[in-house]
Amino acid sequence: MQENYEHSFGLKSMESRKSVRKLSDTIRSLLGLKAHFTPTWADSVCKIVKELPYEEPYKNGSQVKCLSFETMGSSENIQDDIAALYDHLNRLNLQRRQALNDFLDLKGNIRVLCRIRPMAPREEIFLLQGSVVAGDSNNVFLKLGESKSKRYSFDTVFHPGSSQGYAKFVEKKENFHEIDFLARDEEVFSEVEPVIKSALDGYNACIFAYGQTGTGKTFTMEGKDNCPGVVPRAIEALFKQAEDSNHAFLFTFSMLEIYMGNLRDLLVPQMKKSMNPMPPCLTIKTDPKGGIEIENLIAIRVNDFNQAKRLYVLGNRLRSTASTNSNATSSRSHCLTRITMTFIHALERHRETNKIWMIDLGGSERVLKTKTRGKRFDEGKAINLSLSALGDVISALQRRRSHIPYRNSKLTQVLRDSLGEDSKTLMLVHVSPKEEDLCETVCSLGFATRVKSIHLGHLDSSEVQVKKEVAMAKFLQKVKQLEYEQENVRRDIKNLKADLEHRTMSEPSFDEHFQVQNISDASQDSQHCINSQLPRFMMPTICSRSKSGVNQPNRQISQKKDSLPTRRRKTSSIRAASVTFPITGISEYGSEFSVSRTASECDIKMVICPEEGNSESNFTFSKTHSNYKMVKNDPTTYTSPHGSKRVLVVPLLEKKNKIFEHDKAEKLDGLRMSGGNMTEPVNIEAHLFLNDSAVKDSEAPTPISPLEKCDVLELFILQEDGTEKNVTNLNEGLHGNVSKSEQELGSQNWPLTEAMICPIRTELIAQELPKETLVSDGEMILQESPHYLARPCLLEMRCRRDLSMDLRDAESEHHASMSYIEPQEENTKTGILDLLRWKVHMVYGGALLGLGVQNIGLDDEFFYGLML
Ligand SMILES: Nc1ncnc2c1ncn2[C@@H]1O[C@H](COP(=O)(O)OP(=O)(O)OP(=O)(O)O)[C@@H](O)[C@H]1O
Repeated sequence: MQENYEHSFGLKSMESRKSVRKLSDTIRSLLGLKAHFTPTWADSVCKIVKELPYEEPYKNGSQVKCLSFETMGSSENIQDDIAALYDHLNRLNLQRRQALNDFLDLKGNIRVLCRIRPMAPREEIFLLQGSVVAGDSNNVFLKLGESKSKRYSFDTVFHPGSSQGYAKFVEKKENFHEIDFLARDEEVFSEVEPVIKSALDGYNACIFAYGQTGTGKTFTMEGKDNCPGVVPRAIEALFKQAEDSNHAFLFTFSMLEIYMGNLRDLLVPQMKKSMNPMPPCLTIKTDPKGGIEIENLIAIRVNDFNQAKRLYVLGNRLRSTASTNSNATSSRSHCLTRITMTFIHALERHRETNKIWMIDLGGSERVLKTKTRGKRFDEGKAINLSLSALGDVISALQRRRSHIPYRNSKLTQVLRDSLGEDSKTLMLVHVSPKEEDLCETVCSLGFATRVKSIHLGHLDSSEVQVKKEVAMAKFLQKVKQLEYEQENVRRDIKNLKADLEHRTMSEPSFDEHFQVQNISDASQDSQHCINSQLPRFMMPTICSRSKSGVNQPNRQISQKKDSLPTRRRKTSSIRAASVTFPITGISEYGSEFSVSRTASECDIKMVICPEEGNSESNFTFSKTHSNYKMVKNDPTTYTSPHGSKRVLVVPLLEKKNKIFEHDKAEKLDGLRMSGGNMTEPVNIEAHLFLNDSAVKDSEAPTPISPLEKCDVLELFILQEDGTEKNVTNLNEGLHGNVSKSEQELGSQNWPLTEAMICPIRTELIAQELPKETLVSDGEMILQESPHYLARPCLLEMRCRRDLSMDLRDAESEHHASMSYIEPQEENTKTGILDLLRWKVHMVYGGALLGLGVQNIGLDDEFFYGLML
């Protein structure tokens, strides 16, 4: 039939043939629904449509507006419009991704940028000598002698005045040596941004800060309050762009350092005494697909930028730093921050799950020159070795060697799947402007040149270079144009949704329809895509789709949805960051309830889902992964087959940052008065909010994960001296022992309906005191407390089951199964037969016995009684 259509239309071009094929398909599908759509009718409609002038559907927002508002159709029409817009948005996104990728391919998947540090005030003496490093936008010139200089070329060179933050660097103008201090805002980040976009498109990415000690690597990556560095800005951009996309997404945050060749999780509290439960060893594992997983590395789900930032601050505090000749707070390790992102059903992405690493490398230094000894010497040696291994790997990748020496260092092993052809790499090389650092600067620039491999004769001729630049500009322009169009489409979707909501206040929201549709199989998607290309009058309505079964949500999903418990209150107010603390093996706590196999990083990824309430990013699915089962749409609900779970909690100070232990106020105040930094951590009573509906805090981190079927919940804090403290009964808001009612047991939900506040004793990590402190009513209120963080601690949740409850459970289950006759029919039949057989045996046996004993003179009545 399809061939006939094609034949009758006499189509020549492939494109028109394709569209008419879809058209005829659709008409045939309509024919299936409505008998009066005869082939002649279909034929004539096809002809009319063919002759219509071609208009790209929904090219811009104004057209969409005409479509939706002029016609003022029913809710169904609006829903169709929205669906079509989503399709269009996805197509635009695909085109944008392609253009961005082309742009980055031309720029190079491994890009090397150079940043020249400005002179610091204490280096004023060098101002007289002047800087030995100068540069233009792509070249760095090193002054090697009176009339001798050397040129190094890079993708981009940042001058000492280049800015990285929102605030203009000009404010600090007088503090630094000024070469070109007209700061162009966000200069550094604008170069990083394409990599962030690629990461959102599903590519693995690495951003490195490399350079001699004290050249500003940490400044670039971490930044300062008024000029945040690459890491916070990248995370912010990731969240912003992910929210703008029309997909459900999930981000997890991890941080580790490589210190003297060992991996250390920066989100795990440091245990001082050896008898304590040591954090598990981080081991690098390769999965069959070549992906790298770091076993036991904590990955904390982050819902927004503030949560991630808080963890980043925390991780940075636990980093190994020390004072060296070159830098008072020199980083003695490589610090790696990882954001893993998963987008659900984002077909246009390269991968469903990918990661971006942001790495503040340890400072390279010539250990002989710096005359370091002992530990500092070993640290420097370890850093240099791994940096050299990194250089080898990148250089081999650039040269497309068959063997890439990843195994030569822990750093390259960790980054194995994020360095390579299919990933994006950005190396920011930092140099000092001082003459006394000239040797290190030469080394750093040599390293950068090596990884850039420009000395291999790969430098393009100027003609090629110009062509490249033109093409790059074209691609970038295209990316911007497509982003602009996407923005318009998003706005239109928003308007239409608002309109729809207005019309159908009582009906289920479009999001629900759309998301269920989103999760359903790909064939439905393609059908959807075909539909969106049709003229509106030919698009099947929601009604006709449901009749034809096209819109039927995945059966399994709908079943799951039906069986889900009723929606509980929002969890956004929960105020304790938590993550499963991954420990393998059996707990040393020997308790019958303390089985310690907990979720691996991978499990955590699977059990986490987006913030409730964000309708755009909500999704519905149920997946069993490893030992954990996520139960729909509720990030707080996942169950463990074990009775106990350890979590790493980052307790928060109370609202408004009150410190509750009054006697500590004096101590803190004393320190403030003395103007000194707090070197010793102060013990405080911080409150751990496990579940708090009362407190509304948008920055609330992840809640403590609940346990399945918990009758009695006990909470233990694992203390530094190896002992454990039962904090269950300390809970102010915890009523009794969290006994669950029978009814609640079935719901697989967190039993608590009340706020649960668990005061725990923990350390307040602080490096300097806040500027403003107030003492009011004996309580100390910290006006500004960015420098204060409660030390994370290990919390063990032990879940006890009440045996009587179990029995009742079993009984009710038995009753339920008995009353549910249909599937049990076979069993019931067998049961009746067994009973009959048993009765016949009894009667028969009794009769035989009666006959036998009658001989010894007992009468019939005796045997009758015996039988009964
Ligand atoms: N571009 C810059 N603008 C202003 N200050 C800077 C800049 N770069 C570095 N600094 C200052 O120089 C000092 C040293 O910088 P930083 O600690 O970032 O160096 P580093 O390379 O990370 O050192 P290490 O390898 O020892 O950790 C800091 O006080 C920092 O504020």
